[in-house]
Amino acid sequence: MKFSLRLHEKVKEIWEKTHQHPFVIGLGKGDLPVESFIRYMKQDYVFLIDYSKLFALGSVKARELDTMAVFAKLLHETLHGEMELHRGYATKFGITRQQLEETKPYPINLAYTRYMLNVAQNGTLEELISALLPCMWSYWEISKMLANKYPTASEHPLYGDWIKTYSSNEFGSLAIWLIELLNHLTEGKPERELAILEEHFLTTSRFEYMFWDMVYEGEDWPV
Ligand SMILES: Cc1ncc(CN)c(N)n1
Repeated sequence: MKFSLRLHEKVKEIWEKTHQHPFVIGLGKGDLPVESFIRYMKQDYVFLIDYSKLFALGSVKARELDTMAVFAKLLHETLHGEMELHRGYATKFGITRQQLEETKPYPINLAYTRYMLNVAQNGTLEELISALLPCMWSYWEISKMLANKYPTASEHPLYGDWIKTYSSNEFGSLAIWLIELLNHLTEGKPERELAILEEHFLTTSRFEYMFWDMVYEGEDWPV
């Protein structure tokens, strides 16, 4: 069995629960309160600043030039494509770029990025990919699910761009590239190494769910 199938099987229930999360459903139905979306967009912007560094570290750890180049592309796409989506939303809401960048991460946001950066800095390339893969893969699945379940969701004046960006073939092809790279790198690896990768994938899938909850509930620092 391909390793990515094993990973998907492991987190199936968490991802299904994520698909039912009221924030996610609100994006699809178009009735998510705007304040929740603004909170998400600001938290996600600072998340993406740290997240993009994972791709830079992927380039450093890559063993092939072609792999280095795709990590560089992922870094570029995150900084100039995905984050531009957020900057566009911020402009609509009258939030300046400086205000966006100065957003203080909520505890779960901070814990999530610190976990991934720690793995990326101290672990192998396979560990780095396993830790960041739920971000790309789950967003692609969520947005495709929403586009199928709510056929007019992509046309929503506010949330349509979010759904179109993450369900696009361009975004999907980068997720597939990462999945295939991990499948290739894990061929023939011993079980004790695969178990570590599976644990990273499980942990960041849990963080993904908690991130939706965090922005829905507004879980800021308690003191
Ligand atoms: C929290 C989170 N996870 C994943 C993604 C998709 N790159 C994102 N923008 N934000």
